[in-house]
Amino acid sequence: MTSGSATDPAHAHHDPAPSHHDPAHGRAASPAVSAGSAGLAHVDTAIWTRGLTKRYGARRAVDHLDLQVPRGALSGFVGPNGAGKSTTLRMLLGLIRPSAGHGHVLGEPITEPDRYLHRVGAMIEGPTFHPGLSGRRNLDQLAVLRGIGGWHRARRQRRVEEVLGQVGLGERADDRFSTYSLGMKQRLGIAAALLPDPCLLILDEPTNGLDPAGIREIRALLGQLAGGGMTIFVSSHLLTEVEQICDHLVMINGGRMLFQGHVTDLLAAEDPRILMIPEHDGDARRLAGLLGDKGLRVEIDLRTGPPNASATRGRLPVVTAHAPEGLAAHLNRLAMHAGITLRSLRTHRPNLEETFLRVTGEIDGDLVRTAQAGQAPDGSVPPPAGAGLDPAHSRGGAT
Ligand SMILES: Nc1ncnc2c1ncn2[C@@H]1O[C@H](COP(=O)(O)OP(=O)(O)OP(=O)(O)O)[C@@H](O)[C@H]1O
Repeated sequence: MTSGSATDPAHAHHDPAPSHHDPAHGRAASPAVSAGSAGLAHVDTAIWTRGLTKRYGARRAVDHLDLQVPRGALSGFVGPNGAGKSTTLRMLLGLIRPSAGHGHVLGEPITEPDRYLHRVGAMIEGPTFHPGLSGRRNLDQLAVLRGIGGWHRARRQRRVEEVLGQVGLGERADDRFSTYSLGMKQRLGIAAALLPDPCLLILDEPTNGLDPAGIREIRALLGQLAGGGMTIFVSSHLLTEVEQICDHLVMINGGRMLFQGHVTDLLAAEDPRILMIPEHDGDARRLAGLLGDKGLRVEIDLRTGPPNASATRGRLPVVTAHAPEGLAAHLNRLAMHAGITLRSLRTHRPNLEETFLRVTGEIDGDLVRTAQAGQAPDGSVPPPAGAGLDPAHSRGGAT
């Protein structure tokens, strides 16, 4: 996949690096990107890069990345371990120099980070604070170091109180940092990043190592900050989190762009499916043939059944038709007319995690193969057999 912005004519002449469509550049681009923010110029974006590349020896940690994160977005930056997320964030923050390519942050070139860093808050590694000092004292010292409030002590202290309130640490602000939970430590790290009242917040895996309650806290905090108009670019490997809080997504693998755009665009492009389990195992092939004859792409997989399943060795053949939800009743009718009774029929649209796995090529596109009976690929429990059927036709269909 590639970004729609790769063809931005306004900036094409600046690009010193080959596009990642360039056949000479190696691997073919992954299939189909929908980029909801395609064609944004760097003035409309908080983060904009062209051909951004970082090489370590022969290895390309980041490989011709064309980023465009719209202003005001809560954007999730996702990719497997080693995908190049941290390296990208470090280049955006002027911590390391790109090997090739160029970019802008808040409209300023990344070659001159001094021009934008005072408007950027960042938490790149786990926050480091003095363990023996309180949260408030730690923040105050950081504020002094960063010149927050200038020479005005009261102004600086006011800002410290504001950020403590924003991250919900006001009541524990006088406790020593060493007594904080991991979630509180992360929130203090975000408070530190907020000190300069940034318009762009860059966070590298802020939920790393947190328990579900801590993750929820960070999620709520980011939602609240984004609601205030700040652009947030947050890397994460927790896709369910990203799906829940981010409106925009940048997906990379092997340093290369797989997708960027709106989460809803990515999910809408996913192939909806109808999953059917015939009452008699022997009917699975016949059902698949029947649906295949109607022009549908169909697969049969074996799914481990519940302990009391009557199916052979506890394995149930699942017939998956790549078809929209609206066809469910029709497929049920087709099965019924062929004398095939369905023990279950349900629709499924891949979630972000499945989409991510498919796009990154870690599986071949059908997570249903690995799902356990009683649990959908997204972890949800499927509806009881027969649920979702057209009542008018349910008698002879699924039971
Ligand atoms: N200083 C370095 N020297 C050599 N290789 C590096 C250096 N920094 C990163 N890399 C390599 O670059 C690639 C991308 O690493 P990076 O840390 O950016 O990935 P990531 O997506 O942030 O992964 P993770 O989620 O595991 O932190 C990896 O193969 C990594 O080993």
